[in-house]
Amino acid sequence: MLVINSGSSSVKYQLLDMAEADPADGRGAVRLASGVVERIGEGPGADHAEALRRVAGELDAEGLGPDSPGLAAVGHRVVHGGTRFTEPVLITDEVLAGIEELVPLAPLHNPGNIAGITVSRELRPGLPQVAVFDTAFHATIPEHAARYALDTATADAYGVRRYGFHGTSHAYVSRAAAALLGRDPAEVNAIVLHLGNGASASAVAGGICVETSMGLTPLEGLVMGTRSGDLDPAVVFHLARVAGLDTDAIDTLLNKRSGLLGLCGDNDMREIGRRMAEGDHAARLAFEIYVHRLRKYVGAYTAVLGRVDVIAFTAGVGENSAAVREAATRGLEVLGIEVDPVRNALRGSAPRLVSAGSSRVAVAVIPTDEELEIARQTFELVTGADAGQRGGDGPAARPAPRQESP
Ligand SMILES: Nc1ncnc2c1ncn2[C@@H]1O[C@H](COP(=O)(O)OP(=O)(O)O)[C@@H](O)[C@H]1O
Ligand SMILES: CC(=O)OP(=O)(O)O
Ligand SMILES: [Mg+2]
Repeated sequence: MLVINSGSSSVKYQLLDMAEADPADGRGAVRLASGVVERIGEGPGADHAEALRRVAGELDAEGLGPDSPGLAAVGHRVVHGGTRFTEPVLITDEVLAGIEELVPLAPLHNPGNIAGITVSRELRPGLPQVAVFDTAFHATIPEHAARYALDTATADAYGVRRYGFHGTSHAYVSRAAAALLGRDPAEVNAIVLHLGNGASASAVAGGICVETSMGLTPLEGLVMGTRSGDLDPAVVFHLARVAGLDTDAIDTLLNKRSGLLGLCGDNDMREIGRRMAEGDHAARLAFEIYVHRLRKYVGAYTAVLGRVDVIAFTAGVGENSAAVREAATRGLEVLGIEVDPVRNALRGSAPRLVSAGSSRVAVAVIPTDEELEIARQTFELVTGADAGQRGGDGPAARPAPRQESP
């Protein structure tokens, strides 16, 4: 399986041998090649299509080109699937048109995903290409959490609701966190904090997602590298009426010039850490705003879940920043959350616990692997790996229909 993950600012790829992989969690897959093209959009000519051609060139150079035997399918991360795509699908012209229709809901992401698919179909025309959607894992969020308190007719006419994103990561990490505890995912309640350039939180009850912080688009929720996360919606009217900004200017401001970057001029947590060590006030304040938002979500999702077994930190910041993990859980002893400073400071690339022995809630670092999860789901679709358990029209893990609130 070749997996293409076109993020907002990077293209990651992996070539995985799934022959010996566990169909339930992908364990046993062998990574044959991987790579990343970063900082897309920052320089001239550095767009997604160019990045994809570079990836294809690297694979060809390693003898893993289009004619290499055994390459069975390409799995693509697609960020927005709307209400139409709630499970992986084989990409046809019609599916691609459906993904295009969702561009207005994910303008920073779906165009890159589409570029990846288009170039990949061009370069690997004989191969099945599969789309795996960020929104899919969140399709189980109950109606009372997915709906905004908007006029229902307007919301329904324009598809305005919470979709949620990074679902592949939330699915993989919540399952891996249960495995780290040595428990069945069906028995574990988890809060997953995916903190990359984009960042989102989810509440997962017994393996089923029940709440998440991103909404109609990947702008809502946590403070991110360049995105504001939660705001009073009236900020938008205020900027339009008083500052005279038009819709596109406000969109760019909130998505690309806000978050950590807008607060202190840097969106990379490593640089913010360096500046804080030098006593930089703007960097310190940006950090405190970032972790304050995280603490609010941990508290809120504790209330949503009732019982929390594990809080899992993942993605670039969550996996690497001990300072963020410490500060995001600071003062939460009342919720049974205690991080052990020594364990938290240890570096590593394997899933690990960072909570104190006395902590009622386990706190874990779980390296995410969106590519492995995409490969697993792609493999399942193209081989019908679990065909025996299927109802005939979808994978066994298909989410339950959205529930009405009680
Ligand atoms: N050692 C580190 N310490 C703190 N933050 C880090 C470290 N390494 C990476 N990061 C953060 O991770 C972010 C990227 O996360 P990643 O999950 O790769 O993002 P994305 O997939 O959304 O592009 C960077 O912006 C950086 O702030
Ligand atoms: C959905 C989203 O925010 O993705 P990324 O973190 O790759 O920008
Ligand atoms: Mg990411």
